[in-house]
Amino acid sequence: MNQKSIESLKGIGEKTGKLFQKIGVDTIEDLLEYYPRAYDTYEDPSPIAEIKPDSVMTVAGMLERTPDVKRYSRVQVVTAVLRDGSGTMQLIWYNMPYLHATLKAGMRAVFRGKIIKKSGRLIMEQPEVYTAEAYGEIIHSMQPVYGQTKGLSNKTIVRAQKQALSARLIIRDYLPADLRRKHELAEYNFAIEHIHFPSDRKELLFARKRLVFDEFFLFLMAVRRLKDKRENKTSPFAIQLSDEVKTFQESLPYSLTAAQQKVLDEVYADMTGGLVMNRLVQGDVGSGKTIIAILALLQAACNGYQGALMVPTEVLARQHYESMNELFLKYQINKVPVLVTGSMTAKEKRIAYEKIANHEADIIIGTHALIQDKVIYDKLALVITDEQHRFGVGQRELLGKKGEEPHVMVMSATPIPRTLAIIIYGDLDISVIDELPANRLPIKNCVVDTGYRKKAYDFIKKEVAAGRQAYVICPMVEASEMIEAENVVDYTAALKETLPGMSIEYLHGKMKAKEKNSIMERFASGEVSVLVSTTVVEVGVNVPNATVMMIENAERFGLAQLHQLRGRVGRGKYQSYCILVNGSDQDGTKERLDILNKSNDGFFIASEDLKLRGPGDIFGIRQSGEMEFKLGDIFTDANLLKTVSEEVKHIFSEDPDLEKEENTELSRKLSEYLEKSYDRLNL
Ligand SMILES: Nc1ncnc2c1ncn2[C@@H]1O[C@H](COP(=O)(O)OP(=O)(O)OP(=O)(O)O)[C@@H](O)[C@H]1O
Repeated sequence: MNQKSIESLKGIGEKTGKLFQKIGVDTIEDLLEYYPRAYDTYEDPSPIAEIKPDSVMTVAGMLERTPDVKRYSRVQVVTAVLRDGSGTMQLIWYNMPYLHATLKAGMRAVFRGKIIKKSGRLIMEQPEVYTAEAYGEIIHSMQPVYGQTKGLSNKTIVRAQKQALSARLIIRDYLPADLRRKHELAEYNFAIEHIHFPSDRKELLFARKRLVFDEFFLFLMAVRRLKDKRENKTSPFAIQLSDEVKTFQESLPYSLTAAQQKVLDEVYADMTGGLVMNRLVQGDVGSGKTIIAILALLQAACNGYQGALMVPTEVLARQHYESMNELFLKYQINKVPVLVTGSMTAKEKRIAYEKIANHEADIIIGTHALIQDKVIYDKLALVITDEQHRFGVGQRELLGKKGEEPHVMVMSATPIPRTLAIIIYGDLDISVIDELPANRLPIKNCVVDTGYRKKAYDFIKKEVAAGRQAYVICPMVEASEMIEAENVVDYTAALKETLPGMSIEYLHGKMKAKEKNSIMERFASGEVSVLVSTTVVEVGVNVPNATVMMIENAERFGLAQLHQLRGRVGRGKYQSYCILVNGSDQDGTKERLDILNKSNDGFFIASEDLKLRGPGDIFGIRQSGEMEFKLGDIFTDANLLKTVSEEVKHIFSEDPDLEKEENTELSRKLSEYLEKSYDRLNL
């Protein structure tokens, strides 16, 4: 494949190269695999008299005069007036003063952009400008729309893609021709070209099918490799159930639900059974997976072994570390948890590594810093990863390699039906916690529009006065010119004015780890009453005293993600509430959000969402990246996933080590894939 740097393309210098890196594109190969997020169909120009607000439209006409440039504090605004046979309209651009030099009075051109209503008039905002010839070339075609970043426009990405496609080497298709014929799959080079520039929907679907097939195929082959390696292996760690752990479980303030106990028994049976455990523990948000993990880790510790718990975020690692310390202190358990995270100082890390190496540490908690070479374990018998769809197979395997075949337990809150779970987690046995603790009151939900905010704030005020806490989620970190959605920074400032005297703080992924940790600690301790946050709190955060989850621009999130966010409340004994603020008046949005209104059950939500989207809907809002597939969606592409799973089984049964001649390329591609998934970990 083409590992040449993206800067080898014409017109991409160091500066643009850096912007590409920001979106995860370093090499030409990365670029070609940076697939469009959506496609635009370029329509015929509309007469100005017929334009409508809130949609993207095209108009063709003549500029009445050379545009004006005005400066308002930080923004430079260019305005122009366009005329066609049916009327005139205003065009407006922000921070693009150089347009002044190219757009002249009397010039004829085609403009395409979003129509907005401002002071009662219809205006076209940030239009793209084309000559009539240039527009003629793309009219009616499907043009790719890529995920962008500030400073890197769609046009630049399109240009780079075109160059990369024409300059690339045609690679040999690694899928055997028979297999392609059998499943009616496009040839690889064709698929790559047409996923970016399809001439119609049919061609796009054909290209997409091939690439989704590839994603599933390589993933399932990797899973299969893992399974073969691990299955029926004798464990070097003989574990006997400890009385100390039993006493600890009995002294907890609650007893385990029947479902938790059943799953715990399955985990114990694995750990004591003589073979290496490979188990997935699946349970809806708040079903109580953490205590299962703690009990299993304690069993390992009480047998003289170490156990590790790897979670996707630092906030979560710290939370687990602190709650474990508290628990152990309270119940006089003399086992030592140690935290390892990327943001610790070199000295802190060194101390932690020492404690791990000399076995002062019994339980090691951390982010993927846990799999770095510097961490040397002593008798690591159990590895638990809290997947929450963030870790790929590669990561799991690497942590596994740290010990001498440790027991492996994977926790996941992703509600996938059993038939799919068996495929995706083909290397693991599956346990399901299918019941919530009994003391929970179902969360009360509502879907409202922005006019409801005042009422919501009054409600938050009341809850805070009663000693409770609230989350407010916004999609953006800070204001953006490109996307109209609430942002954490401005929202917090405004909320502080609306609710004076209340302790309100914000949290987002761009903050330094130290700041994040301190805010999160202050929220967990109750010092901060309202946390305005991006979705960084989505995964596993546990503050049972929080009772209100208000989500701004709820329409921008996938239902599964909203369900995860909502799962941050209703985790204790208090009645909790979820307020979904719908910021869009588009058809169907409220209907989709209403699914959450109807149910608090993750499985139900996932299946209703699927019904609404339908299996053909490939551009709808994706379920927040369940797996690390770029194009494939395990729900909407479930049938293809099943087909691929059968095919993988078939290939391995005929050629277990991929040694047959027709599988040579396949074998090479699989090694490359495994290597790459290690690389992605940035070790
Ligand atoms: N059997 C139980 N009875 C009462 N409370 C419980 C029980 N089991 C766990 N809890 C409490 O429920 C809360 C949620 O549990 P936990 O954090 O383990 O959820 P989870 O399954 O990890 O959810 P998520 O996927 O959202 O992280 C915790 O405060 C925990 O102490």
